Amino acid sequence: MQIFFEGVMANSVSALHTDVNVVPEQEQHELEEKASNLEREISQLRLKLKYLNGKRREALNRILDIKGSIRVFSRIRPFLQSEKFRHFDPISVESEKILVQTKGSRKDFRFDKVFAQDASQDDVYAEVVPILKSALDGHNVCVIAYGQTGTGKTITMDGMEKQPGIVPRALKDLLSEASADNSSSYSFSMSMLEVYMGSLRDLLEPKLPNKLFETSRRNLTILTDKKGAVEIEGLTEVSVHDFETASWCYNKGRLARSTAWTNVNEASSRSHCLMRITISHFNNATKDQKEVSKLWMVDLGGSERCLKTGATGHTLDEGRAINLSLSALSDVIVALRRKRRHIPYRNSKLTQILKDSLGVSSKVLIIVHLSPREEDVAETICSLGFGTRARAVDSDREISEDMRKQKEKQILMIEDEMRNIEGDRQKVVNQIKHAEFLLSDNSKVFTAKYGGAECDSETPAVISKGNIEHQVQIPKMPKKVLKRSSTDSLPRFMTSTMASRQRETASGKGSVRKLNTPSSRSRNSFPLMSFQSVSDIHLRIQPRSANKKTRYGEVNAAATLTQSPNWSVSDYKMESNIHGKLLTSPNPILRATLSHHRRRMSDLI
Ligand SMILES: Nc1ncnc2c1ncn2[C@@H]1O[C@H](COP(=O)(O)OP(=O)(O)OP(=O)(O)O)[C@@H](O)[C@H]1O
Repeated sequence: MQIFFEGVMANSVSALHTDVNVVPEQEQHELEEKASNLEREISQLRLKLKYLNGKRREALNRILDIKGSIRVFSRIRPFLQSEKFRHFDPISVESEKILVQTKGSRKDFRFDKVFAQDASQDDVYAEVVPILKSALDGHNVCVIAYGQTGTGKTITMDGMEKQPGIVPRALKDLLSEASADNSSSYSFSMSMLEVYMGSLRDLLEPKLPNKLFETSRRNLTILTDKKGAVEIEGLTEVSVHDFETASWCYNKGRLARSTAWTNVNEASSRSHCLMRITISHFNNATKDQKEVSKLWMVDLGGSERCLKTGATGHTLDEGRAINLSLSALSDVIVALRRKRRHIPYRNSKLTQILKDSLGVSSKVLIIVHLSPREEDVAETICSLGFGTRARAVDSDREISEDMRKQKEKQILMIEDEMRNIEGDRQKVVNQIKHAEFLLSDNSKVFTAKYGGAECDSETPAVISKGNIEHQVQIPKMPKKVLKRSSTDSLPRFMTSTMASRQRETASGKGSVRKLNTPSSRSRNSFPLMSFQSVSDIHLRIQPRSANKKTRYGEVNAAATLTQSPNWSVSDYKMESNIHGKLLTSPNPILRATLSHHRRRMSDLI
């Protein structure tokens, strides 16, 4: 009877333990399980995204291969208000052909695409997009605006306030495309320079102190490394994370460019203006080596013969310098087309700068700009000659009509395929965002209930808030907790079981018995039993540029990191700092418990 009673008592005590302790443990276990499932799902989705990125890249390359890696477009500017009363229109246009009529002669010129006078900025940009996207895929890319003064090169590249050109659109698209791609991390930097009379000027150079309207105008030097990569010594490079910063820098560079009045254009560009976007790409899924590519967008100086502009003295010299470098550019492109062994890059500063972006594995787009005026016909024919040389050297360019149609059909099919891939990519990107959101939520619940969370600096996520996208760090489940929840670990075995509690009771460990009372075993009320080392994690934010260990501030790891308007996550290195504090207590009973706890924890690691 006595024995039976003791048995019943023992059972009722253990039932008490089970009711109060097992339920939170089970809940904790479920949260851990959910976290590891979500992590698994995210990594599988990232792999899928990587596969789709590869397919997209491959399809894009196929299109570019069919179209050719050096493409030449032509754009004819509309008549200006002052030119409306014309008698004769010497140029007529088809989608890939320009016909020029002069007194007694007719000549046609073929291009990859021709934009007539009524073509909009949207029409032009739509054709440029595939080439720009290949810069995100790791190719060096050059988009070059060529043409006589006043034919609309600057309009095509810069655009007007309500009709932006290629450069602002490209900046916007690249930045938003990169932030939407969760499988990769991109960083962008921007430089601008002009080649003026054979010397190089930094257009983004900070103003000299006390001389707000002057820069040092120093000549920069071009360096080439053993692998053939080109760098310009001392050129200002600005990290850009958002479109506002990028367009501010771009406008600053444009204003610093050299212009002069000529007969043909009031604010004629007297130099070649080059803008470089350097793209660093790191694939989060594969952790492959970082890829760096360059996108050059070039607004060349006017190509006209010097007499035409009425230039004299210094302006005449400027025109001559522009023409010399343009003919060097033409020679390089012709040599590349003919696959010559020697490419004469060294003949001008312009071609030296663009050397690693005009090569075999690069993508080049030249847009030849033309005037519609009869009095400019001679210049128009010169420009068309440049475009034809750049394009027609590739002998298979002049293909039969049948072949051309076949190529067009192939391109349409690949474009269709790309649209499907893009749709699948978007779905996967959204699934990743959703899973990351759930993981972040799960982690917050865990932290609130059981304390302690750890931020993994390698898993940033982009979360949209309205139109603004923020990069946030997703707090990860504490490593030890995750280890317990993984399928091959022994989570239940590691927690104190009823048997072990009974053993402790039998061995008369009063301290443990005391701690095992329902109230004291609540993890929230007795945090020492939880993972105190993890709750101690702090993140230190450091500006990447300053290699010094400047401490900007500390945030609790459990808190979500949000972006300051002027700071960007990619600007800073995250450093987790786990303070391995050894907890102790003057109370001998508590000390014994702690040492027991530490032994168990060390088994878990
Ligand atoms: N597509 C267009 N739509 C409307 N206006 C245009 C267009 N293209 C050129 N223009 C007009 O032609 C003039 C010259 O254009 P722009 O300055 O772009 O020429 P440019 O080739 O860059 O000249 P430069 O070589 O001297 O810099 C401007 O007044 C511009 O408004």
